[in-house]
Amino acid sequence: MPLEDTMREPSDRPDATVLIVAAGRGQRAGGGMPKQFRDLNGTPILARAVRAFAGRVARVIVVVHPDDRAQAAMMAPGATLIDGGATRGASVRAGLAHVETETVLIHDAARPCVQGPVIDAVLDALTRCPAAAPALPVTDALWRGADRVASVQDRAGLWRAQTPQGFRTAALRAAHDAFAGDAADDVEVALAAGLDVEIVPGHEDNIKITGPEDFARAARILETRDMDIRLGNGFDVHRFGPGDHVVLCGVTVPHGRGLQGHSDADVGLHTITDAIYGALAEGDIGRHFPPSDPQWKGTDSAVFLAHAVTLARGRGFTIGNVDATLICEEPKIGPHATAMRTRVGEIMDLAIDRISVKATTTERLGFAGRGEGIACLATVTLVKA
Ligand SMILES: Nc1ccn([C@@H]2O[C@H](COP(=O)(O)OP(=O)(O)OP(=O)(O)O)[C@@H](O)[C@H]2O)c(=O)n1
Ligand SMILES: C[C@](O)(CO)[C@H](O)COP(=O)(O)O
Repeated sequence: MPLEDTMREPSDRPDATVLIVAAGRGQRAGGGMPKQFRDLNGTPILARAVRAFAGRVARVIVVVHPDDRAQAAMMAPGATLIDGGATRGASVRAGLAHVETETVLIHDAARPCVQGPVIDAVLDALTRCPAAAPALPVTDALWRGADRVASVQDRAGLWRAQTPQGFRTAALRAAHDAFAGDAADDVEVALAAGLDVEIVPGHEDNIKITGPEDFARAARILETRDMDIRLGNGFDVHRFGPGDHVVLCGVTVPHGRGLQGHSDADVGLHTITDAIYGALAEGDIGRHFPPSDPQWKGTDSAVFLAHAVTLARGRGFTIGNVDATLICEEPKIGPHATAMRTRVGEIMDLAIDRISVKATTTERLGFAGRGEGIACLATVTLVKA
């Protein structure tokens, strides 16, 4: 192989189209609808297969049964839909007629757990070979027989084939034109035409959903992959002014001075609210409740926190925990900390053992140390499983 071929960057890859074959009936899987339209941990199988190629190919073509066009269009927005045929091979040929790029990947919609490294390995191999496909070596012993073992089969050199299988488009088209009969996959068609097919590493997670038991296997594979854990931090300061109390973390604390602000100036709740917005990449409290808007004057800051919590839960997150640190010399927070955790828990509908409210002084240094105001720091975790 010429050295320059081994040094090609991803940007050297020729434009590729992925042809996702989704016109099967899924008879072995059962379940009352073609398997590619069933839900897997909240996302349809076809949608997962399509998304795996985002950013890696120039165009997506989905080959569907004519009865399934409407469902497929919802699950594959932006893809070109083509009517398939009675066999997988016929569906591939129908799709191939619409491919305009130099290379094409053929992928089973029924393989929703495929990931970038397998796709990239196929695309990279196509820069040096007319065809490439992912596979895993057979590691179990192999036998022949029915209900009794008749003989053993040497496993050396045997592979378990996966998709996406990649080809130079013109070569695959010619191979299909010349092929008579029904092939299990496109590598079989390519081999019959004498094409050189490179084997690249497949992945154990890249299973094909074939029988009913495969849905649970795929769900387990995706469970940890889909987990979304977010951290958000918040920081806020309010200065002291005239008054006889402060409101901190939803609790009124008698004090010789009050905190100034457009709302009730609850620096604790503002900070926790900002931490949630931060974890959601939703800006800060001022974006959702502008201080210039008179309707928020004097508002109980519980309104702001409840808004952030609703936003987070609406996006499917649960709140893992809250850790807030109030920074001031006075008032003393310790005697009120439990009441503050209880109130924050009420507003957030969260167990008190997930809420920490603590305090520190700054050893009389800085604005907090001089008693000019109160600051707060907070961290929250959001979890979507
Ligand atoms: N006429 C067909 C048959 C199959 N496929 C697609 O080829 C892939 C692999 O095929 P398979 O797992 O055999 O799917 P089905 O044909 O749907 O399954 P069954 O044989 O159990 O009916 C699937 O994504 C399937 O939708 C296709 O596009 N057109
Ligand atoms: C193409 C394929 O996914 C390679 O493993 C497979 O051959 C297609 O499915 P089938 O179950 O063999 O019909």
